Amino acid sequence: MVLALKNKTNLIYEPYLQIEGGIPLHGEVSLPGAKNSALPAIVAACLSEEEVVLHNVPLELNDVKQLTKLLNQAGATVKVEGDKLICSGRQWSGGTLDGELAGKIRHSLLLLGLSANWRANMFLPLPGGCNIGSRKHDLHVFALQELGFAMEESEMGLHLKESQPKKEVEFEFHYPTFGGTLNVLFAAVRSGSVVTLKNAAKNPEIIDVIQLLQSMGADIEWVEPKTLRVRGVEKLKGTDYTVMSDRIIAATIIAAVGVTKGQATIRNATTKVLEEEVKTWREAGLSIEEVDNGIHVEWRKPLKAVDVTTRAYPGFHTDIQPLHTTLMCKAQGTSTLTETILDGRFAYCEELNKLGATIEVSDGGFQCVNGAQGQIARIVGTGELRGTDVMATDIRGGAAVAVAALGATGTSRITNLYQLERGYGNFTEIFQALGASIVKIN
Ligand SMILES: CC(=O)N[C@H]1[C@@H](OP(=O)(O)OP(=O)(O)OC[C@H]2O[C@@H](n3ccc(=O)[nH]c3=O)[C@H](O)[C@@H]2O)O[C@H](CO)[C@@H](O)[C@@H]1O
Ligand SMILES: C=C(OP(=O)(O)O)C(=O)O
Repeated sequence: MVLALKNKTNLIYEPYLQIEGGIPLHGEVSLPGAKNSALPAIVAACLSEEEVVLHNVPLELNDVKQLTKLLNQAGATVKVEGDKLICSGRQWSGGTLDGELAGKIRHSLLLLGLSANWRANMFLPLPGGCNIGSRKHDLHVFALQELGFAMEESEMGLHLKESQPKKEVEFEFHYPTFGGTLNVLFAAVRSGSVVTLKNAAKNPEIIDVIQLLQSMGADIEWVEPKTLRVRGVEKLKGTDYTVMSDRIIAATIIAAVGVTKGQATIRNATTKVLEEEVKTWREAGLSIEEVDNGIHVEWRKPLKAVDVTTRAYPGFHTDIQPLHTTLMCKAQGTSTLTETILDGRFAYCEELNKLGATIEVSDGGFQCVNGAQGQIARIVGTGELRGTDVMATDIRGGAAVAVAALGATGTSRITNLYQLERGYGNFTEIFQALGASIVKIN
């Protein structure tokens, strides 16, 4: 992690965001494509020998750039043409992947499913992603082994060995892992086997990737509400597909409107993929309505404190909890936030406290889904936030402090921007369009 380097006159020697807070947001913006759909969609597109053209990929994101490099190094062809991404896996060779690149993104894990599909040996150095707790991969290994692929694990990484998939297999995840579900889809979709996966993840981003795979000719169906059946086909064909828009950015804008007492219309957005979050924030007092191809959000009255517990979809999204914390800093009353998915997800609270928030994080006396000790944040809604220097601890933690800075009095400077920019390619532009005083200083 790059630490902010400051001299005695408070100069910062790395890019940072400068925000003058306290301006009510006002206006209309359009959502970009979703990072967490685009990353798996790019890998899915490399399951075909033919060209798959992806539209609405947030090409400016650090994670998209890293994944593209990683895929190209291992023989796939992923190239930017204008605002499109053209992908093909025809020359996929697997082999030993670049540790530095793989170690920067969580979804390098999905290359296991891709390589299994092409029956290519592959060594994946340990994957990275946000530092938000113990991010295990045992379910990925379990699933690939269930499918009949030989896997070896070491401290250095994961080795997928050449093997033949089983003809018919049925198994269940004890937790509906997002990445694990995608790896099953990728490994099974062209394998000639019939795979039944119980307790699969059903996030909108997974549904989006399934739609892409189906448009490539894959045979995938939900046989029960949480059970997927994949019948491996011989070949996947090329297609054109538009990636869904980013519901986490929609949530970021809603939270920012809430803390600045503003109003905004977010186009290319729908509350249907944010039902639990919208229900919670309406209860807190925000007005959130569906409008033509979008959402209109408006602050109308002081917010009240609402408790949240994160859960797998359709529960309250762990990626959105940092934004809820920021909103609750401005609410009347005390609320608790219980994080059950990722044990290390509260690092940003220390940064919010520097901005004047009163948040106490403590052990919750329960286990997160990964077996680690879970934590609870207790947020005292003081309504007061004051600008200062803070850093982006991770993607959503970074968004939470930036949103808090928009609702604070005075100037804030946010460093460690690389993290924020892994998930938000045009953070500055979105909030400038809504009237915020925000600039990136290089
Ligand atoms: C790029 C992307 O889309 N990332 C998202 C994805 O990450 P990711 O795919 O890593 O999320 P998972 O659903 O797999 O992980 C959630 C929890 O399950 C645990 N687990 C996971 C796999 C495994 O084999 N064993 C295990 O115990 C993890 O340690 C974590 O505690 O979903 C997370 C949970 O919604 C989001 O926070 C991330 O933004
Ligand atoms: C945690 C996130 O991403 P990743 O899994 O890529 O680290 C995120 O998008 O908030």
